Amino acid sequence: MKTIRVVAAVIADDLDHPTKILATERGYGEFKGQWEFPGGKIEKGETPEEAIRREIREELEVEIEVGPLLGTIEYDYPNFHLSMDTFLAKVREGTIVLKEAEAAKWLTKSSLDTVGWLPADQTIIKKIHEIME
Ligand SMILES: Nc1nc2c([nH]c(=O)n2[C@H]2C[C@H](O)[C@@H](COP(=O)(O)OP(=O)(O)OP(=O)(O)O)O2)c(=O)[nH]1
Repeated sequence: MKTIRVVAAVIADDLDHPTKILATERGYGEFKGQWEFPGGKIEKGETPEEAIRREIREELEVEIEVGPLLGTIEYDYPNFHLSMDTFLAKVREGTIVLKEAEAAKWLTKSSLDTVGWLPADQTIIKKIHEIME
């Protein structure tokens, strides 16, 4: 099975004391209507950090400060294996504009489970729950 290398950002209000994080709703394709962390595929020659900065610039029109790696999700979809580096991040410059997402929500620790996450993301939600205040 082919492996797709993806990066995603868990954009929080604060890197040391996160109380809310940003979730976005897919506006197109086979996962339309499901919720995820903004990001996308790593391109040739890019480091994961470079890829996540570029993806967030493209999708949300902001510059981010990239924080710690929360984990690398490994998940088997029917047609491919997903390997996704998930970074905690914070907006450093700019105002969020949804260039691709259908919608976005800031979720708190207690509302983390109120959106329909993509199947692969379930595994990291528990970890995010642990680090949120
Ligand atoms: N961005 C993102 N992708 C995720 C998450 N969870 C998850 O299973 N995925 C999957 C869905 C897609 O198959 C893949 C990401 O690919 P993508 O289509 O967003 O990548 P891209 O922006 O480079 O898009 P494209 O140019 O190929 O359309 O990872 C997540 O939380 N965020």
